[in-house]
This record gives sequence, C-alpha cells and structure tokens, in this order.
Amino acid sequence: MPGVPPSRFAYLGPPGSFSEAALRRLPAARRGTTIPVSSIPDALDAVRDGDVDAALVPLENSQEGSVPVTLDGLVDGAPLLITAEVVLPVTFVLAVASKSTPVDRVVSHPHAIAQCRSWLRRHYPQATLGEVLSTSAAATAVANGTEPACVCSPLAAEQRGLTVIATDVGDGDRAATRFALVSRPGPAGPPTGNDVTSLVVYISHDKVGALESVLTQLSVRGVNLTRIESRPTGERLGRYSFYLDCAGHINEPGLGEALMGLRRVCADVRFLGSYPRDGDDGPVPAPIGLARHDFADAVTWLRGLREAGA
Ligand SMILES: O=C(O)C(=O)Cc1ccccc1
Repeated sequence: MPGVPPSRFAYLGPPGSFSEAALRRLPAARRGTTIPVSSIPDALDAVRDGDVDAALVPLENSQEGSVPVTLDGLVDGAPLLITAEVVLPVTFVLAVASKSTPVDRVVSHPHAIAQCRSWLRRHYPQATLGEVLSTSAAATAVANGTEPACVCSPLAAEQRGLTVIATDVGDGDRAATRFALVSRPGPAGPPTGNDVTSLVVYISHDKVGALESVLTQLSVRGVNLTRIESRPTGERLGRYSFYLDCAGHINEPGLGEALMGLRRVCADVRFLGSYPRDGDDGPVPAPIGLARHDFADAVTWLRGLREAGA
C-alpha cells in the first residue's frame, strides 16, 4: 500500500547477527516486527513474495568488498529498490562452547572468515575454516556442539552462553559493513542533499568505449561515482554488468539527466534506488556550472527560449 511505512522486516538471522544489529539502527524497524530468515536470497524472496515489507541485507564491507549473493539477488528476479542504507562498524570475537575445546576448526559467514583470516592463520594455523550462512548461525552451531569454534559478534556469543577466547580478531581496525534496506518498488523518498543512487548498467560489449561513455554521462552532469563493481551476467564468459553507486538523488536534475543519458547509451539500466547516505562522508562540491541551481537556471532559460524566443 503506497504511503504506509514498512512494519515487517526480514533480516539474515538467527538473532545476534550483524544484520539484526544494523536493522535495529532504523527507527521504523525498532517500532515494527523483525523476522530472522536463514539466507540472503530468502530475505529478498520474502520481500518479493509480500511476506514482509522490507529486508535488511549486507551489501559490502571494508575488507572484502561486495557481497556477491546480495548484488546478484538484487538483479535476478522481480525488481526491488533500496530505500535506506546502514553502515555498521563490526568487531569479531572467537568463541567456543567451553574453554577446553580444541580450536581445530572455525566457522562463520564467508565475509567474517575473510575479515579474520590473517588473525586466524597467525593464532590457529592448524585450524580449518568453514563457511555457514551467518555469524549468528555459526554461534548456534557452536552452542549445539555441531562445530568447535566460531567467529561472531560479541552479542551472538553472549546470547548463547559461549566462552569468548579472543576479542577483536578482525584484520582491520576500522572494519565496517554497509547494509541495504530493500523494498518492493515505489516512489523514492525526498532528496536529503546527501543521497546515494544505485544502478546496474549493461553495456554493449561490441562498442569501443562503451564503459567510458557510461562514466561520461555521469561526469558531464557533475555526478560523483562512489562505487563501481563488475559482475558476470551469467550469459557467457566475458559478459559483465556494472554496479554503480552515484552521489545524488533521482529527483535532482543532474542525476535525472544522467539517468536519461545512460538509458540512451546502455543496452539496459536497472535503477536500484535513491536513498540517504549513512556515515560521515558529505557530498563533494559540484564542479562549476553543475550545481543544482545551475541545472534549474538552465531549465528556466530553455523554457523561456522555447516559449518567447528570449
Ligand atoms: O552473518 C552476519 O551476522 C551478517 O549479518 C552478515 C555479515 C557477516 C560479516 C560481516 C558483516 C555482516
């Protein structure tokens, strides 16, 4: 129902995951019902099927880059829109069921394993590393006695009564993960002056300079590109789509014009949403002639020429 704020939220569970911690940063989610699901595709399907209003899924982190299963899940299937982002600082602990358990295997979410790999190699070189669907699922497996040790959040360990044998086992000092709140399509919220627009573009592979012309559509309108990432389309070897995060909002003239330009030069464009940027990074100043008021002035000028010739 348009205009009704989301009230049922899916997240990658079980409880105690970083996704739950990120979801709890959103006031609407704190007022609503939060529902743990066991995988990222399940979270996105719950939105597509109408079982929930929105889902919070991890998008990228500072050590490992993007979460491919989320990127692929956003473009395969019925359209979904990102309506908010949450940037969450993450710290990891190494936990066991009891202090006497030998740490010969450590399980966690693939991105948590990747973010702790050097530490684990240094301190437990003999341990094998295993991947499960989330850090909190890893903690549950340790609590059940299915796995000997896990990397998870301090909260997930505490909730399950695990023994923490090391804290801050991440390889980066300022590790953070960016999460996306995803809903079924609808009108974007109003611009805040510090927004992100996410897109996927498909370029024509038989045209020289196809990617350059994508970047040109942005740069000539003063649109700052904050992330670009390629993913195989799955059609055949060598076919890639490009995920773009741009500074700006679809309802702003510069970004709107850039979108129209991309529509003209790309084989296809999928709009993934315009939403407020989370975190400390403010917008970079627009180049001369490409600020919001410059676009508004140019529109007024052209309208005058068309209507009155001057
Ligand atoms: O597994 C979790 O807790 C998640 O929410 C995914 C994740 C994994 C590692 C870092 C950040 C998010």
